[in-house]
Amino acid sequence: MPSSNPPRRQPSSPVVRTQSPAVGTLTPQAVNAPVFVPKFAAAAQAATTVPSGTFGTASTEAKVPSPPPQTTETAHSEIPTFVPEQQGYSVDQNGYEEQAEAYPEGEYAGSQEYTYQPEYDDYEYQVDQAGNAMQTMGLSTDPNYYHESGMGYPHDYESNMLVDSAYYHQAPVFMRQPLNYLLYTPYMPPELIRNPINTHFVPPSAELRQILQERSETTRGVAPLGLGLPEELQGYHTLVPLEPSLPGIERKKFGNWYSTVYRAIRMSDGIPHALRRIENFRLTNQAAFAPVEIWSQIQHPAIVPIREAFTTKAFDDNSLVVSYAYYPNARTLFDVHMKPKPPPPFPQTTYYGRHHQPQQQQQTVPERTLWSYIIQIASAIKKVHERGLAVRMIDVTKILVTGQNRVKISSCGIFDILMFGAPQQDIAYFQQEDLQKFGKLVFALCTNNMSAANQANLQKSVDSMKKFYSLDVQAFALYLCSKIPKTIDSVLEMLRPRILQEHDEALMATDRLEHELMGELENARLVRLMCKLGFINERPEFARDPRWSETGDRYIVKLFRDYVFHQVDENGNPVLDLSHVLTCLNKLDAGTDERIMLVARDEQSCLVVSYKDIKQCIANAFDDLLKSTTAIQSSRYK
Ligand SMILES: Nc1ncnc2c1ncn2[C@@H]1O[C@H](COP(=O)(O)OP(=O)(O)OP(=O)(O)O)[C@@H](O)[C@H]1O
Repeated sequence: MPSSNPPRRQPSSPVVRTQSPAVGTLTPQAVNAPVFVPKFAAAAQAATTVPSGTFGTASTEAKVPSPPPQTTETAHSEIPTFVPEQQGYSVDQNGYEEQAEAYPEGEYAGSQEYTYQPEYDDYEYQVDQAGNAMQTMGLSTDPNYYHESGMGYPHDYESNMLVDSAYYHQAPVFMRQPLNYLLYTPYMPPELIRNPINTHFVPPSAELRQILQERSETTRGVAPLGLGLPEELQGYHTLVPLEPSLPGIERKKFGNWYSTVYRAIRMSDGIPHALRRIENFRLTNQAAFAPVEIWSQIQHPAIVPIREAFTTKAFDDNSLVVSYAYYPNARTLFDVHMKPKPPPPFPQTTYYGRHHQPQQQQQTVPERTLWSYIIQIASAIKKVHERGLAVRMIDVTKILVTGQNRVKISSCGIFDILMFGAPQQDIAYFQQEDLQKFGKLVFALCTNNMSAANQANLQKSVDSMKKFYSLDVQAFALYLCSKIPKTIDSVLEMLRPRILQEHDEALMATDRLEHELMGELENARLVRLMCKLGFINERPEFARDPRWSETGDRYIVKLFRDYVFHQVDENGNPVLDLSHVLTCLNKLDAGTDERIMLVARDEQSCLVVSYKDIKQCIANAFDDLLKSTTAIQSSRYK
């Protein structure tokens, strides 16, 4: 069948510059200067172009790599290929050239014709006066591209270009390359990321994934029945206690009160929150909630943000409830580092016939981690003291470990509510107390003993600390516990040499996380594509549309869906091969020139098309749908 393709613009062949630009002619010294090339390039050159003995000689003639084969053009010129199966069509590994010859034009009479659609060539390369540089770089100067893609180029783009080229015609023009939807966007190779496996704050990739997965699972967990928890609590529902309250376990007090922490979903936003309930607390004055307002304005990475506070009788008592941000699977410093671990299941192992008794290891916080905790807590204290408040919650059971080496002070603000109206010391007193508690916390973590900083234990604690920690840690903890009047600024001064390292680690963590996030971009692309396919396939309103019938141009989408999702094996059993689906969808999203054979359900006809064609077909069908939706909806899919 004669090709109905309209005459097509040929992409201009790359311009080979054999001369340097007019400006900046080479001096004789420059000409004779040796050329230093990266190792891999030298190796490649040696293998191909550079004869032995010519290493280091500069050439004034630029070597331009030969342009890649114009596969796009070839693919398009052969698109109208309907191959009846009876003709013995077979796909060979070398492509489709022979196959096209084996079925000369005219033989396909009776088959549907797949017409070439000129709009497939959205991003052709053009040359303009200022465009040599762009064109050799393979950049598009098509203003439509920029307008349509909404990349923020002004509408008078062309006139700007003229102005630019008039004034800056010598300067290179860098423009945005049309996004070609490559299969995967190449990003930083692991060898260029310092320690891609494990950074101070971010665990290795696989572990990170696992951790996030577990957090998600925890967030969705529900409490066992029969706990007698209220179904609804002042706008929160689905309460789950975060600590076991088993009979026989002694309950600890929060100040003078018993308290329990629950996870609950906030109705208004569906977000899980951590609710700390103070049991049997009768609050009489609404003004007691005033500190919550101030605390809710404090934003710091080492402080659990407070949301709101209220009282309730839903637990059959008078309870005060304070709502905080929830961190799934967070554990207290005590639980992570100090809680006695159960003995290993097989304490005795046999090596080569000898019994081996594993040594009981002292659970100590590594010094690097300890400094990290210290710096984060000190920074949080600084933030709070600056606001004229005191933390009052510096305790191993109230500081949460929310991620690798990340801590957050929880339960802030509660004491301000509980103590409202009671005769109290001034805030400077409590700020001094914060620093002393901070010192006690360091002692407790270093010695695994909650009362290590008590006067009676202090000398013993210092001795035990010496075994595992540097003198700096010891001096720091002793300074905090001393009676010398101090401020958080003087404490930070002691930490100054270590803060830089912490800062660098934090930036490294951001780089790592960005790197991890980059990998997830691909998922978003595929989900979007699947949504598009879902929107357009099997729509009742298309049922009578001739374009979706076997003679219509949209038929291709139907067949492609079958090709991706409805494959069967030789016995007719469904093939549920996820990698096949992902490969196909990635190629579709990339719009590659690779061609596939789509077979009709009755196996009476088949169609050879490239992913690029299918992509365009889907885009057109989706655009048709969009036209009939509201403008707001449409903008979401642009
Ligand atoms: N904001 C929060 N997000 C996630 N979990 C939290 C949050 N606040 C507390 N938790 C968890 O709730 C549990 C109970 O907290 P609580 O402060 O009562 O600790 P605790 O170890 O039981 O202390 P205490 O011994 O004083 O009762 C802890 O396991 C803690 O990890």
